[in-house]
Amino acid sequence: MRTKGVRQSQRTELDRCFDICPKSPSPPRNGERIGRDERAIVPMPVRNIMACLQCVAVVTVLFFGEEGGRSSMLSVAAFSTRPPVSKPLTTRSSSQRLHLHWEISLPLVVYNGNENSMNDSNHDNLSQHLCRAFNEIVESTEFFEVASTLDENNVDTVDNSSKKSTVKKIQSSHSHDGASVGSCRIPLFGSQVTVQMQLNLQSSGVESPQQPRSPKPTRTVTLSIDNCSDNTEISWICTKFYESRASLQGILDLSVLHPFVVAPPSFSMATTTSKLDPGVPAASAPLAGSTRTAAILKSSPTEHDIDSHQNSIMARLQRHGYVVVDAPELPRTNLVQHAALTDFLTEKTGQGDSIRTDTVHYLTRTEAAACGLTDHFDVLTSLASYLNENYEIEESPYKPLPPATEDSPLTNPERIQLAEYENSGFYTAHSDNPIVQDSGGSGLVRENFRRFTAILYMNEGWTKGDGGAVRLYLRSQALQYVQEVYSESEEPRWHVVDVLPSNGRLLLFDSRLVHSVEPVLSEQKRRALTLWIKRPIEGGV
Ligand SMILES: O=C(O)CCC(=O)C(=O)O
Ligand SMILES: [Fe+2]
Repeated sequence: MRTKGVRQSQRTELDRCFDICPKSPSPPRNGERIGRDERAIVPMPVRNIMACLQCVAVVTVLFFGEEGGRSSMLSVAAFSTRPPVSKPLTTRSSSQRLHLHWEISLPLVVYNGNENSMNDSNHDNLSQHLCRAFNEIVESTEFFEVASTLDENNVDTVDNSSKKSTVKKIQSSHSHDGASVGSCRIPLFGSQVTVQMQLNLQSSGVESPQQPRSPKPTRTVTLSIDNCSDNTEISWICTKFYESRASLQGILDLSVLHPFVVAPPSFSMATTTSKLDPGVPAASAPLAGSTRTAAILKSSPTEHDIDSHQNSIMARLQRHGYVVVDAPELPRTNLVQHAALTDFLTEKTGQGDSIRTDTVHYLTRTEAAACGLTDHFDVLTSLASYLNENYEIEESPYKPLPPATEDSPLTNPERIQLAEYENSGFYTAHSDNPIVQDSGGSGLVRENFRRFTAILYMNEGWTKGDGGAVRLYLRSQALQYVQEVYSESEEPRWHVVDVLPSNGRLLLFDSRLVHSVEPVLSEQKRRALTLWIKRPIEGGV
């Protein structure tokens, strides 16, 4: 059976960027070190978000086996403006993963015209300030996770995804006289992705009769990101730091991160709102993508970025089994809409308060429209057609399921679930499409036809302290007894990611993935709209 809309050997925009390039003909600017193996990086066109890597940041691309054990450095990849000068890297098996090292120097805010005049005790102060600010950023950014204790120059990362704990040492390029002031992990992009901030003391070069050594060493701060697999992940992390720059105010100037920050999408709503999908009936999910949803998922300022953004969203969904989309164009819910919904929330689910405590209602499009939520409904129901066209089957650690085939494209049910959790509310770990005994008792089957779960959250100003995160247990698709995720063992077996139910956030995940709603700590009610995208055509929710 041929898979519909599935491009078998598409070469991604990212692949095109990472063409192997031999040593640059011209030396690196200002004699700066570029990459760990000192080979050069050729800049991309300015329109590319990573264009200014050549100025301040360094990138090294390493290829590791998925296990990380056979870590052989095969090449340094280049962002190239020129036609590839040697064979491009077009194929990457799923057992290979790009491990990017990226670092940038962050300028210290200068006082009295000369930050060097600070004495040694100020240096300790600075280190403490940086430490505190870094922790504040990690604490306030839900996707950042405190790394295990650091020694001065190494970051220990513990991989929870397997029983065996692995410790990876990341050698800092300033290890001789730098001290880490903070480190965190970004489980969103994989258990090995780390960010480190380091305060370095550097003497001002070699002493010579013409240039006597300055009595005071220069302080520099570097931010380094390790083990990302593409430049959009790096940009995303930079964006999160940039958004938290208030924590570093007066200490570091984060404006140097600005060129790497993911710009808000700039497509024109005028050209897209008029083409809104009129809702997708279950029996006829169109194979042509919805213009609006496609625009949201692809949104980015330039053609190049549209491609890589799209790839990264679909690639993340494939690679991790889930993706979070925080596009400003996604509809948020206001108080008037919330008030209109309240009347609908009368039903319990019948699953019992020990499993879930939410109140639900399954909204039709007409009901959604009556509450001013047509946009919400249409964004969710447009996803099926986008996935039909853009989700690609790729080898993955768990058995892949085609999302759509010619015979059975992804479809939508007629209704979407509105769910409300009050303070203390929760939903224990479950799969939306669990493995069950088939009716004849002769084997194991999936309970239903849910393929992807799409959730649009509706909660303004929600923070970590409000609880109620949806907890995703990564790579749990094949788990038969979902409660096993709670079983205690010395090493946590599952790598988990918590996603906050923030207003306007879209979460899309493989319905087989085990997940839970963690207890709500807020007095504010936690609401969400959930759609189960199905394969094949199926009635009901
Ligand atoms: O609201 C959420 O974040 C998840 C809800 C859920 O898992 C469900 O209703 O099946
Ligand atoms: Fe669920």
